[in-house]
Amino acid sequence: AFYNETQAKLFLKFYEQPARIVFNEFMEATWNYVTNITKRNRKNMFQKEVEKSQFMLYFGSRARLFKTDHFQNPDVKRMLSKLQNIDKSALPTEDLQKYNRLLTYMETTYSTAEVCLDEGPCIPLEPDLEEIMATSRDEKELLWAWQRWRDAVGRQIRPVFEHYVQLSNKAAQYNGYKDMGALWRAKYESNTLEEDLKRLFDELQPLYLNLHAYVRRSLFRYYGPEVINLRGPIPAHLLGNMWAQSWDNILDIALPYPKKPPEDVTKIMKNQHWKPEKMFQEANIFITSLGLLPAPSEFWVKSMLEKPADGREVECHASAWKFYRGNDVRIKKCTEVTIEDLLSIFHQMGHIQYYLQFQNLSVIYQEGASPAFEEAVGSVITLSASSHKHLLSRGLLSQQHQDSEEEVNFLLGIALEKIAFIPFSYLVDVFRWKVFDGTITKSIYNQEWWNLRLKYQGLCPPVTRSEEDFDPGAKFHIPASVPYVRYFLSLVLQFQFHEALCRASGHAGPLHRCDIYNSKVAGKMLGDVLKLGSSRPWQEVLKEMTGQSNISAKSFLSYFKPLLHWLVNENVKQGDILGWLDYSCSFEEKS
Ligand SMILES: O=C(CCC(O)(O)[C@H](Cc1ccccc1)NC(=O)c1ccccc1)N[C@@H](Cc1ccccc1)C(=O)O
Ligand SMILES: [Zn+2]
Repeated sequence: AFYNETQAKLFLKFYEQPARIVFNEFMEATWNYVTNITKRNRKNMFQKEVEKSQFMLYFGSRARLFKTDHFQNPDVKRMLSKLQNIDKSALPTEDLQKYNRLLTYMETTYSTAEVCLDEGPCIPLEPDLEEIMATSRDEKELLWAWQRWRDAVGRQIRPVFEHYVQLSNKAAQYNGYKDMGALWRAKYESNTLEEDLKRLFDELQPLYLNLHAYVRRSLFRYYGPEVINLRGPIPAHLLGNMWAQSWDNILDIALPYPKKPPEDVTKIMKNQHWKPEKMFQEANIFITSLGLLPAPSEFWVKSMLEKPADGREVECHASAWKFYRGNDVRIKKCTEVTIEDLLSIFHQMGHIQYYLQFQNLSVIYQEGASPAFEEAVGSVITLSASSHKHLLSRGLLSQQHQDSEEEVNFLLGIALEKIAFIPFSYLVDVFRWKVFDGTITKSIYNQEWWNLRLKYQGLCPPVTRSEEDFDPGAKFHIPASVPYVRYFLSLVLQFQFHEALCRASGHAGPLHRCDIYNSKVAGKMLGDVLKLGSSRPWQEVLKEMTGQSNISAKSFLSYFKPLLHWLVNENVKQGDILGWLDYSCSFEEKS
């Protein structure tokens, strides 16, 4: 075993350059595959994956040999401990190759799945099925898209998923964790993670229950008593989204003051002939107005900003990429000209900004302070970008003044995106942690998924589900093995950041009217956080930015305070109960 600190420093120094080369080649091979799904590109990706894993295993296993107890330099200790976690690379080559085949099969099945009309074309999730879920108001059509997507994806993934769980846990155990859920949770460097999550969820519950009751009433008015039970859960296909994770697309049905409908920003964008590139430039303009770094020229050349028109099969789910080589950063997104996609682009550009800000750190620190910080950066900018004040200043709205009723309409729109997302973003990994720790066995995957969907979201499946189905597999992050609790924590964190940045920018008044656009002070505050990468525990980074080291729902609650009063009032007026006493969609009687 190696003991002294000097050798450890040399070891870490020696790691840097080869790591950049190995990771660059791996990322290039993976990028080539997801932007052009072919057998050859898959084979090349597998090859580069094996090389990367051998490299990680070599350094990860040697990093374990150092006894760091008496080391002076905290950085050396932190870097060595991070180097030891090598995830799936710890698997024996045979298992690793099987695992990579499973992962690629699941992710590619999701990305290439289509739903075929009885006679005629087959349609993909993006943009077609998502467009139907967002805009159709025909309950039968919504049911068709909802069910056929799950038939096409969930059912195919189920048999493979069971093997994925076993190999994931084996990899986790090789890294010293009891199961993959424990390995994922360890990324948050907190031994109170699960109780913190529960506490945050409980603090946000009143907001969700009131929104749920109000939306249920709105859907009852629109679709009638045949479809909606005012004392029961809401059928999952009516919320304007394939997974009912955000409900912003049914604002028209749930609008508090229908006589004062908000302007349709998507329509305005189309009338102004917006193109995907202009949408990315718009996000870049916002980010540079804060004094942060612009997207480099390589970004504009190498990104995939639209679904290719040449018939290539691609993975459409948006993502941001770094290539460990200077300014080579890219986004892959099948962009449609809609306000929803414009805001999603701000989210992706937040990932890019993190890359640009921490690129001079050691490779070991080139990640977010926590996975939730990664996700919160882009989303906090989105909070300003979606404000009435900002959209007005950018010519995406023309109505100058917003009266109090229009303001309630606006807040409800943000609530349909953010508050609806609370239980969904919480339950996805509650489900997966239970699958990994064996609480949820493979014979009850689907019924346990729907138990959680009922318990936390107050939703029910619009048609009978069985254990032939695998509905969680119909959501990208499950076949792609991407953890999800990061989005729940990001939901809370982005409002905490927003409040701190708004205060720094000199904003006075309600939080939902704040737009940090052009504030160099806010930009510096954010940039200083991003420059740290994962070199410091996220609790310390949060304290430097907001003055407190614990994640708190206070900002989230204060942003929506005006709306909560309105919702409570409205639900009392309608005599609506909060929650769902019944437990099914009661479709049995119907069918
Ligand atoms: O999945 C995404 C956006 C994609 C992403 O940017 O989070 C992407 C997911 C991903 C894709 C492939 C491999 C790994 C992760 N994450 C990144 O591109 C990323 C993540 C960490 C660091 C740098 C980039 N959003 C989630 C949740 C969400 C977030 C924000 C608004 C609405 C909804 C969803 O759509 O359900
Ligand atoms: Zn993200």
